[in-house]
Amino acid sequence: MSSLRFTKMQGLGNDFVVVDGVRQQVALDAATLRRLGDRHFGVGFDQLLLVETSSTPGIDFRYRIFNADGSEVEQCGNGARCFARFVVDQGLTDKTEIAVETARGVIYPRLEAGGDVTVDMGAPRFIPADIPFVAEADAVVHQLDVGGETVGITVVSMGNPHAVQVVSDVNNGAVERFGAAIENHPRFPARVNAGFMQVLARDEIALRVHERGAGETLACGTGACAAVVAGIRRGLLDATVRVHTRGGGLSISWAGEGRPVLMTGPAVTVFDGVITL
Ligand SMILES: N[C@H](CCC[C@H](N)C(=O)O)C(=O)O
Repeated sequence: MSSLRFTKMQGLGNDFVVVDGVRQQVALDAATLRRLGDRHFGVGFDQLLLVETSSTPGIDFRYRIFNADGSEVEQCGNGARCFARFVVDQGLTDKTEIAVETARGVIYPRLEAGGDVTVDMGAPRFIPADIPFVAEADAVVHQLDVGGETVGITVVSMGNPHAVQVVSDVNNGAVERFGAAIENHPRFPARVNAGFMQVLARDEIALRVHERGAGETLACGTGACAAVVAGIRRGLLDATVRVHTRGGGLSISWAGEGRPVLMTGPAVTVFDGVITL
C-alpha cells in the first residue's frame, strides 16, 4: 500500500485533485484515476492535475490533465488557474508568471494581486489535426445530426476539442438532451466537449458545458474560451466577454485570428489530504 499526498482545489466549482509529481513519485493508471475520481469510493474530482518538472528550456513546469473517466486530455482552463495557485502556495516556484506545458501547447498563467489568475491560453485552432470534424468545410457553423435532430455547432480547439451551440436559454433542456450524444458523436473520434451558450449581450453570455470525460461541470474554462471565440466568429460577441457559468463568472478576451485567448478567474484551495492507493 502506498500513500499519495494531494490538494483539493476548485475553479468556479470545477473541482480538481492536484498532485505534486515533483516531490513525490506518482504513477496512476486509468482504473486508479477512476477510483480516486469517484465521489463515493474516492476523493472525487472532475479532473486530476499532475504537476511535473519540464526539461524544455524556458518552461517552468509540465502538468498533465486526467478526466474523471481516466482519460488524459490536452488542456484545462480552470485547472490552469488552480495549477498556478498550487505551485506558488506549495513553494515549487517563487514566480507569479509561469510558463507551463501541457499535452497540447504552452500556456502562461499569471497570479493577480487580488487573488484571481489570468491565463494566456494560446490561440484557438480550427484545423483538422485538432478537430477532424472541420476537415469537411471551413464553415463557422456546421449542421450536426444528433439523434434525428439537427443542431448548429461551431467547433473550436483550445488544445482540447469543443463543439459550441447557441441556445435561447441555457436551461431549456438542450444540455440534458444533447450533451452526452454530442460528446460521443461518431463525427468526433476523440469525443468532444459540448458547449451551450446563451447570448445575453455582445459582452455577456451564460454558458453550460457537458464536458468530455466528466459530464456537465459547474464551469469549464476552455469551454468558456471556445464559446467566446465561437460567438466572435459568428459575429455575436465583442472582444471581451463576461461568461456566467453555474459556478460563477469568468472574463474572456480574444482579439481575433492568431491571437491568444485570455481568461481571468478564481482558483481556490479547499483542503490538503493523503490517500492510500
Ligand atoms: N473535459 C475536458 C478537460 C477539462 C476542461 C475543463 N475542466 C476546463 O476548465 O477547461 C476535455 O476532455 O477536453
